[in-house]
Amino acid sequence: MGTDARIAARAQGLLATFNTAGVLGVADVHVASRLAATTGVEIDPDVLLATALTVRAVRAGSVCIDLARLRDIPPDSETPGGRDPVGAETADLDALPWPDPTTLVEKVRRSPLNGSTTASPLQPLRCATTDDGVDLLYLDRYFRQEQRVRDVLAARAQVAPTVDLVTVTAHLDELFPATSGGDTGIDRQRLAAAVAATRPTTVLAGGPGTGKTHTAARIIALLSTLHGPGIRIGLCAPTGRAAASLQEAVVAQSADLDLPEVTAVTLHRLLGSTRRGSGRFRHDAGNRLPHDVVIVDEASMVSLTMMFHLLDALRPQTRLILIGDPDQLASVDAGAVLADLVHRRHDTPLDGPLAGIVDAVATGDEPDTADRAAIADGVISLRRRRRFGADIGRLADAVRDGDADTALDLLAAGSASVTLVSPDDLDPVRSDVVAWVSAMSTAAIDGDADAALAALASHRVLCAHREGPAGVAVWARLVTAWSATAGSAGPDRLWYPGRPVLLTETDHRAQLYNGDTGVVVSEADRLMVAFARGSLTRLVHPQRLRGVMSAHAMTIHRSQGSQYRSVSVVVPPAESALLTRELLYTAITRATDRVVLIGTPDGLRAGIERKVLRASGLRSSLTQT
Ligand SMILES: Nc1ncnc2c1ncn2[C@@H]1O[C@H](COP(=O)(O)OP(=O)(O)OP(=O)(O)O)[C@@H](O)[C@H]1O
Repeated sequence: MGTDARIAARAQGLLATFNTAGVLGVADVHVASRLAATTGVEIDPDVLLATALTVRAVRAGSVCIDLARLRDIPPDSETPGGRDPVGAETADLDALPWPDPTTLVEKVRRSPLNGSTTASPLQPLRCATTDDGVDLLYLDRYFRQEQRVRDVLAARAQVAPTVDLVTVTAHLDELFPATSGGDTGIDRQRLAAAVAATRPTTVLAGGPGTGKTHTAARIIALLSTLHGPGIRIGLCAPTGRAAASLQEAVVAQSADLDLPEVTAVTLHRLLGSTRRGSGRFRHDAGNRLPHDVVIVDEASMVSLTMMFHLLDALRPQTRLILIGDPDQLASVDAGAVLADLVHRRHDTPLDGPLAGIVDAVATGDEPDTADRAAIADGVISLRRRRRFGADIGRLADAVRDGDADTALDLLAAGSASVTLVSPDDLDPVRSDVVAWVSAMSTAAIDGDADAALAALASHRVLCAHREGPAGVAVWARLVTAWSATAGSAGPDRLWYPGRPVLLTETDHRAQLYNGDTGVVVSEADRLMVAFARGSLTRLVHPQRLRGVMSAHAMTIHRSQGSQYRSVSVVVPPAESALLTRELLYTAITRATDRVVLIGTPDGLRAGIERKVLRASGLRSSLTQT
């Protein structure tokens, strides 16, 4: 056997043991060893292991580690974010020599690596304790970023915009007429706009189809009216594709609402990224963004580092509005700031004009005390789903709440819109998928691009992994083989009418984005690729596309931000660390009409009960220790 690239050649002691067991990757071992070497003194092996686990945790999406929960850090061999398990080589984790948490906390605090008291580049770790007694260990860089995010948000909260209650209420009445909010309860969309008018920072949370974009457009209208002509609005999203759909959604509403002209860009562009990957931006604390309002859509995908850069570049008087679904899969990079802001402890009293607006719409039990406190902190959650059927909504809620019993009962109840299919009996999935491919194919051969795009949007096969038996590669082959047997145009050529494609690179100039999907159609005597752009159809020659793959199956990560009529979701094996509540919730909420989950009750239960670990200190206050 050759050298295994996953084994660090020079690792010794605990690092070697945890690396061989698949818990630590080579990079974790190297970074920890290098940091230890810079001190010039011997580092306790347990502290060295905790350092490597902190590096590992950051790569898995956490900002820090909880020293009492080292075992919950996903092993390197199963990294969330797309890499696939090497499975067999992951040893029995319980058999490993994990350090005792209490002694470890003491050792880490006293270690020469801990810079909590005298920070220096030679002390790259920071220990901190939350006010409820959880001991956290950070790499200095992430500690500083988190601290800055906390400080900027706290400072912003001190300076509320001045608004006149009567004026705001009059505009709210116009933008949110009495019938708009929902059949029951208070109009949370109206409250969201009231929060945006009266708080320096607003977090607008809600699942798919709860009206976040509808509300965002009205917030733009309200703030534009309050500010008057010349308002500078920065509209952005973490990815090019999300920015493009935000732009389309806002343009679609602009005629009704008389919105000012705005162009949505990526967050990187808004900040003025200097060179790709350099991590530097033209706008920062020394050269702040000029906007009066900055709106970030799909903010659940914004990492701690990007949120740090954004907050650093904001003028104190700029209103910030973060919009997203905190229950979906978070950013690939470390941090889940949106979820932290939604779920952190809220203890600000509700007062000023916002209290007046809330009181005016309050009913007997809404908003409750916790909700009022969240609203006072600028956090408002939309709850009424306007897009999908009741059973999909119930299943999504059960998964989000970690209630596996209810989810499994719903799936067993014979609903037409939510079903669990055994991997050993794929007939129902096969007929859905064949119908989907055949509809794309027929329309594409006829040269009917609109119909081909409608067919494309009618279904998706979603997987957690790219490789492996439950992965995209295997399922894409299965889908094409089923379709070929059923007589749909076969994939004997790369480009053929009816081929669904997924872009894997962004081309800003051509306005084509990583994650866009389209379908190949016949057009006169040539083939073109059709993409939906809002209500319009765009045709692009295949040669103009960079980075294309077939979309017969795609990852759940890539499907974020899109919705389809029905989805077939390949649930990964129970032991896959990618199988989490957030993954299942994201997959289920992609469908408006029907969800077919392919898996076993046990696998599903394992996923629903496993929450992504995204350790951070943002949800409470911290003391360095
Ligand atoms: N108050 C309302 N009255 C009437 N229609 C509404 C209202 N709010 C939202 N809608 C409609 O409900 C649908 C979903 O709204 P919207 O697209 O704003 O949701 P979203 O939360 O942004 O969804 P996603 O996260 O999927 O982008 C849209 O068709 C929108 O026009």
